Amino acid sequence: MDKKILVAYGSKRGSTAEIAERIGETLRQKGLQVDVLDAGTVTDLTPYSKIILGSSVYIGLWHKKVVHFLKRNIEVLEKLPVWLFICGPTGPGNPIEQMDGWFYPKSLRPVIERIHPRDITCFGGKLELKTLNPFEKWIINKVQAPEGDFRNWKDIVFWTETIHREC
Ligand SMILES: Cc1cc2nc3c(=O)[nH]c(=O)nc-3n(C[C@H](O)[C@H](O)[C@H](O)COP(=O)(O)O)c2cc1C
Repeated sequence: MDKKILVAYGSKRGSTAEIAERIGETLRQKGLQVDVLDAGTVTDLTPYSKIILGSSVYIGLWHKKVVHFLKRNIEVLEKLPVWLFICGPTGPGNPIEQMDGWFYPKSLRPVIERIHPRDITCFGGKLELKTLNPFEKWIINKVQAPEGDFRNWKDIVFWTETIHREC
């Protein structure tokens, strides 16, 4: 029997986790065995043959659970097919264009180059001012990021289907 696919995520307020769940559900509907887990809870990668890893972005940084996951598993990850996604920009339009080609902070470059992901993409994020602390509200006010849910589920399913075609 084929090994499972792992969809692991780092999410502060749940919107990246919901994307991970949707990716997992899409792959399960196609008959694949998938675990969707918080990156901080994954201790053993031996059950998995493919890894999809997603991070929220706050102030230009990836979620620390994802960064730790990448660093502690690098030797396994460089031998497996890995797909990466980030969830962040809010506002209308193409999130990849909004990020102007930015996918990860410079500090992660050596790790990501070693892992050599099959693909890395960016999905729009979700911002609810009432859930933010005063410092976060101040930042959001300063950068004038629009409030709302800018996750495009069609794009998320489409990206997942491109992964499925490689499975
Ligand atoms: C204080 C703050 C800083 C943020 N900084 C960024 C950023 O640098 N780049 C970005 O694309 N999105 C940024 N975002 C948007 C979040 O990435 C977005 O809300 C995302 O959906 C959060 O994911 P989560 O719900 O999984 O935590 C920021 C949001 C907040 C509240």
